[in-house]
Amino acid sequence: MASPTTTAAPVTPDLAVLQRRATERAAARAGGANRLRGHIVCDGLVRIFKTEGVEVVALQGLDLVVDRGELLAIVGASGSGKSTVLNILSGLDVPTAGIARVGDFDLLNMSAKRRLRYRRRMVGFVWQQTARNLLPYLTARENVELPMRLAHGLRGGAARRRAMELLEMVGVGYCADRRPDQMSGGEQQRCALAVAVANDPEVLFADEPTGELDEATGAEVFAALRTINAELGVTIVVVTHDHAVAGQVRRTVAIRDGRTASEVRRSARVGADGVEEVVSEEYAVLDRSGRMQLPAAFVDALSLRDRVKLNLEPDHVEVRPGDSSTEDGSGTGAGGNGGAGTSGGNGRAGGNGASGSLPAAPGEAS
Ligand SMILES: Nc1ncnc2c1ncn2[C@@H]1O[C@H](COP(=O)(O)OP(=O)(O)OP(=O)(O)O)[C@@H](O)[C@H]1O
Repeated sequence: MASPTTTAAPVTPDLAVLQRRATERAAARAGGANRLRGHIVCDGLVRIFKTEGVEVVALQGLDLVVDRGELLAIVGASGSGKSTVLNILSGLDVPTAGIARVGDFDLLNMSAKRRLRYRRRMVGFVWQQTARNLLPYLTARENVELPMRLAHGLRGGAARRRAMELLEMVGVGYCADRRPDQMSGGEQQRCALAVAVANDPEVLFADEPTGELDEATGAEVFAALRTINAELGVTIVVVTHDHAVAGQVRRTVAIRDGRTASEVRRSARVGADGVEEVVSEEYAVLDRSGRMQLPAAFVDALSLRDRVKLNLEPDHVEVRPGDSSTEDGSGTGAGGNGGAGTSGGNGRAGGNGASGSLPAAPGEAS
């Protein structure tokens, strides 16, 4: 994480090709490549739930930027705040404080009418529970046609043709005349994706869309998500607690305790032998105030506790276990920097004992 760990994986260059196509389509939809940046922006997002006098801080200053045409996965342990983010972004819930913006919609300050418009026209949504996504008494094609009828009054041949196109795009054209109980879980979820994009939304949110599926079927649903992303240029955010999805998308953001903690980016590059390979790089995410979370594995490995010593090196920052006794006076207490005590700008730490070493981030963090 801190050293962007670079691992060469077997070639899956289609990820790069699909992302390129998604970016082109998204730029065409938005009216130019200069309009890609920051389709979804969360800045210092806070959500506090109050139940029976008890406050739960589900999000504590979450920062996230997703560009138009991106396919992003949000991962995190149970209770880390993933669904809370998605509910806010999809207009189902309202944050307590901070900034949450999707396109031109400010999600903190929307009239009920504008919120309804946002939810009908701007976003599509897929839930984990297959039964929640489709009406059981309609066929797959009728399910896809329904949102078009409700929003645009589109019916007859035009609605049918568009529904068939979408079902075929996600690989379940053969299920057009089947009701949900005549389809497998994976087929239902792919049909649900077609329903979710029926009204041509700019963004698609999916909350654990593969949570009830086995690995192979889950991979088919992810392939359908990638196809929708590439063919329609829809910006997609998928929430999951399955870290294995990192291999299925180009960017994965990890949330811990209601904050973005780290992210993994995958990109294709041509190696010295001329063969294209996919490279994964993992970064810690720095917020606007300079705060970051150390990965739990680093904290455990060095038994870091209470306060740590930081040294600024020419091209990286060094993190060392701090003395609990503070006999040298360098531990300056918690303050606003996540409990880190700093020890000057150029004091080189002696010896080569165990220390966490944080290379300068290449400025790609969200
Ligand atoms: N409506 C609510 N009322 C009170 N607390 C809530 C509510 N919704 C979420 N929380 C709390 O907020 C925190 C984050 O919940 P959230 O559902 O966003 O986590 P998650 O990462 O999606 O978890 P999971 O993977 O289990 O769905 C948890 O502590 C949860 O108990």
